[in-house]
Amino acid sequence: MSVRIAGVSRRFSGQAALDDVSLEVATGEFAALLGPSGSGKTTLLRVLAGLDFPDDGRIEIAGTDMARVPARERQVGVVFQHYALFRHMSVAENVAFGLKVRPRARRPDSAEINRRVRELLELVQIPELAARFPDQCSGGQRQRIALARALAIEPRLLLLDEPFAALDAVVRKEVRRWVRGLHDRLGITTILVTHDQEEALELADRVAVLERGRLAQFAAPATLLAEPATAFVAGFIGEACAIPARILHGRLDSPIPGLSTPAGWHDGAVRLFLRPHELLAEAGDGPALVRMIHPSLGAATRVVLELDGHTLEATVPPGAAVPERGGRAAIRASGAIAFAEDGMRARLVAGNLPAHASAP
Ligand SMILES: Nc1ncnc2c1ncn2[C@@H]1O[C@H](COP(=O)(O)OP(=O)(O)OP(=O)(O)O)[C@@H](O)[C@H]1O
Repeated sequence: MSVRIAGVSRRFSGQAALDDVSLEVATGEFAALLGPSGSGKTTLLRVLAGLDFPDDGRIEIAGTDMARVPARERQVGVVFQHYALFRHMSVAENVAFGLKVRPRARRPDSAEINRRVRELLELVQIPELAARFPDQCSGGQRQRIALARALAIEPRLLLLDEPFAALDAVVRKEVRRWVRGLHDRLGITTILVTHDQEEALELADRVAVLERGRLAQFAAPATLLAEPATAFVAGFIGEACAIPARILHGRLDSPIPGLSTPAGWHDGAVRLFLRPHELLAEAGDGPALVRMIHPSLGAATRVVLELDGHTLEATVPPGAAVPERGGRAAIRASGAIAFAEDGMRARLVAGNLPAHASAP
């Protein structure tokens, strides 16, 4: 079932939590809403669920305007960060809840509800927990119970609000992969809210990046990484470090050597965004001070550098001399994304070849 968000704004005390947000999620798609704290992710999810209403704009689910459709009639399953399970109800009763509170005409009989609960607990692989209470279950198990409960109403749309946040790192990875697998099997359109970019990039078909209530970009993970639409996205996604530079007399003047000049750019300030693998460091008499060395199992070592007051993450390529902590390092860039003040963007490559420039 498709979701269309068209020009949606939501203000609290005159402040925009959502500012003219438009995006469409296709039937069966797994989308993520990603952004820093306060960027409007939860507000957008609540508006979709019918727990809040936009001041402007329109929400359509499966082509129907939701303006007058209350939450319980939207057929939307929601899982929140803290599961919101009923502590005084058994696991089976929790899962049955959404079916039991249906209006009489649409409520299945109790044998059918029991059958569905068993089926759902099988689906989320915890049939043995039916008689337990939530307090007797682990975090990962409670997460599965919350999902089973959300799925019980046969949602056409599944909304997940930081559902993995309360789990420890190892369980979180396992449960989120399992959720993606479940999505692929059931094919339910899913929207996940997260502030964890690794989670969003790993799980979602497309990621909507929100910045202070505005949609910065909605694209596939690979596109966000390769072609960030704005300097905010470039800095937010993919561990990039930002460093100021300029175009002077038609040439790139950068504290980090090795980069091409973007073709056709006017003189003026630019910002360079470099990912750790694009900044290469080596022990030597260079401009950077080595602040930290990450222990590494692979061939390349990661180091944290300080350059002109900026903190940068760099890679020591295999075979190069690893600098010492507190020592100096020589640096060069093998690639970067540049943004000019007028929004022009270019991917810079190593060397002095002119790079392809593009409008934002
Ligand atoms: N009920 C409310 N009353 C007043 N302000 C609100 C309300 N709900 C949200 N806000 C404000 O709207 C903005 C967006 O909040 P929202 O919870 O959507 O952000 P978020 O991206 O989900 O953040 P987080 O990652 O911290 O949960 C914030 O500035 C928040 O303070």
